[in-house]
Amino acid sequence: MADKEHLLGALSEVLAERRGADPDASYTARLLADGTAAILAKIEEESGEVIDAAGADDDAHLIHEIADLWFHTLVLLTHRRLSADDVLAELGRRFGMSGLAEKAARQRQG
Ligand SMILES: N=c1c2ncn([C@@H]3O[C@H](COP(=O)(O)OP(=O)(O)OP(=O)(O)O)[C@@H](O)[C@H]3O)c2ncn1[C@@H]1O[C@H](COP(=O)(O)O)[C@@H](O)[C@H]1O
Repeated sequence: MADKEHLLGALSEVLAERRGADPDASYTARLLADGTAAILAKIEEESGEVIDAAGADDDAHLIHEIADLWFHTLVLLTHRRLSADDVLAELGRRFGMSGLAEKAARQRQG
């Protein structure tokens, strides 16, 4: 197993390798082959499961559902030939900037 620090990058690489792989041998390959609508349907389904899990007091269940949601958003990035690195770069850019300050800066830019 990749260490936590490198896990999203390692997983992104695995998912990229699944492009064009046998859909009968890989869940990711099947979802990528099914296309954007199928991936978005899973993201919608998993988002609903996160919301439902947040209403209960079971932390392990909530973590499980958020992992499913993260995974399916990584599949979407892969489908668009993007990767976790692109999102990490954006979060890195925001790191240390107050959300309120960021919003005010955007509003100043019009
Ligand atoms: N992290 C994940 C991961 N998280 C969730 N899932 C799959 O996402 C699906 C979640 O859907 P559901 O919860 O709705 O479960 P389901 O009943 O199977 O759903 P349906 O799709 O049948 O509706 C399940 O089939 C899970 O197995 C994942 N499948 C793969 N990975 C990673 O991706 C790698 C490549 O996987 P393959 O492409 O399958 O080789 C794996 O080694 C893992 O590291």
